[in-house]
Amino acid sequence: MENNILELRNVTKDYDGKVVLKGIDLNIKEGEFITLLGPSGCGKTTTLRIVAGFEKPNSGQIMFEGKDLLPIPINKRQFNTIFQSYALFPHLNVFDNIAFGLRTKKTKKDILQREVLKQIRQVGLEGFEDRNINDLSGGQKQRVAIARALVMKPKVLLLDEPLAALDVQLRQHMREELKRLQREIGITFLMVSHDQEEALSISDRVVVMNEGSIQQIGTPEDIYNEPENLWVAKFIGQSNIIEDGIFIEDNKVQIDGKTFVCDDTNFGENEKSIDIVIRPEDIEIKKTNAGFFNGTVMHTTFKGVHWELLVETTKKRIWKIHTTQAFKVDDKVSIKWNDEAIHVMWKEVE
Ligand SMILES: Nc1ncnc2c1ncn2[C@@H]1O[C@H](COP(=O)(O)OP(=O)(O)OP(=O)(O)O)[C@@H](O)[C@H]1O
Repeated sequence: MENNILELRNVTKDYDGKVVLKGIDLNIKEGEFITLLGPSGCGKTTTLRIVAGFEKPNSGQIMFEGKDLLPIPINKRQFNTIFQSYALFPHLNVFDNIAFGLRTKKTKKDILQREVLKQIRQVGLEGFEDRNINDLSGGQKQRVAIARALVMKPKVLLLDEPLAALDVQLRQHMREELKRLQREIGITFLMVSHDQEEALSISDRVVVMNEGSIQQIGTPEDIYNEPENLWVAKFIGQSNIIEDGIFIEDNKVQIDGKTFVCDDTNFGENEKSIDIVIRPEDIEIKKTNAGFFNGTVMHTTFKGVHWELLVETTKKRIWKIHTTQAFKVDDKVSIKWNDEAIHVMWKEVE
């Protein structure tokens, strides 16, 4: 995964004067599974469609294997796209759907037969060759769509919310399948998703987008553990955001009059223009007086694997905490965290 297969440089797009991409810079490595993640309307599908060739950017450059991609027509780009709706041909059976692209390329019959059957095996659809598309489950249709794209041996597979039409359980299963397939065949996957759990569990790197701009690019762990700004911290997972903390000096912050050690540096001295983020699962609950702040449990919600508590401490600060221990409303507790649980970031300028 060394070479960049795709490079987007300052790509912009507007529709009728409305700016939807504000200058996207993104390098995608060969063999990487990368996901564009963001809320509805942030421009992720537009980015994918520009790479695919369905849309033209207003300005910017895209390089594919070091060469200018934009003059190359869609059918000459070595990409295939899987759409949310799969866009399968309802009048063709499974085999003929998968064979369609090879037939249009006038592939020899024996090669076509071999390649289609290989893909059918790869996605686990043996025995379904003659099945009508309308007689398949959602997950099976999804597999046909993947096989139909992979049989063309694309260098990059573009996936637009490929799992969104599936129910929750099947989606989780297909997520693992997709990841396995990508590892096995080793081609570059560029996916669009608005589902953070999906993006974080499947991708090598995640590109977090908001309002036409990239907010952060990183591994799922980076994005989750080291959000670069408050927007990312709020969008990914859940957070306690301390807006009135002070960055005293390198590795020292103050919250509600107490000083805490942290990993962060380079935010100046006695700086108040910062926010401190602490994730709910990074807070431990201790007996009264055994933690940093004493408090009272105000609210509990059972979330299946953990409990979510709201604990009020001194100065009426409310903390959201995830714990596997059960507590009752009005329980007296104390809260604590490790140094690395503290994440400092600059306040966003309006
Ligand atoms: N063909 C078009 N004409 C005009 N506006 C468009 C067109 N396509 C997209 N847009 C607008 O561009 C913005 C970005 O759309 P885009 O589909 O890229 O967002 P998205 O992040 O993929 O959202 P979603 O998850 O809802 O698909 C939206 O405000 C959308 O309304």
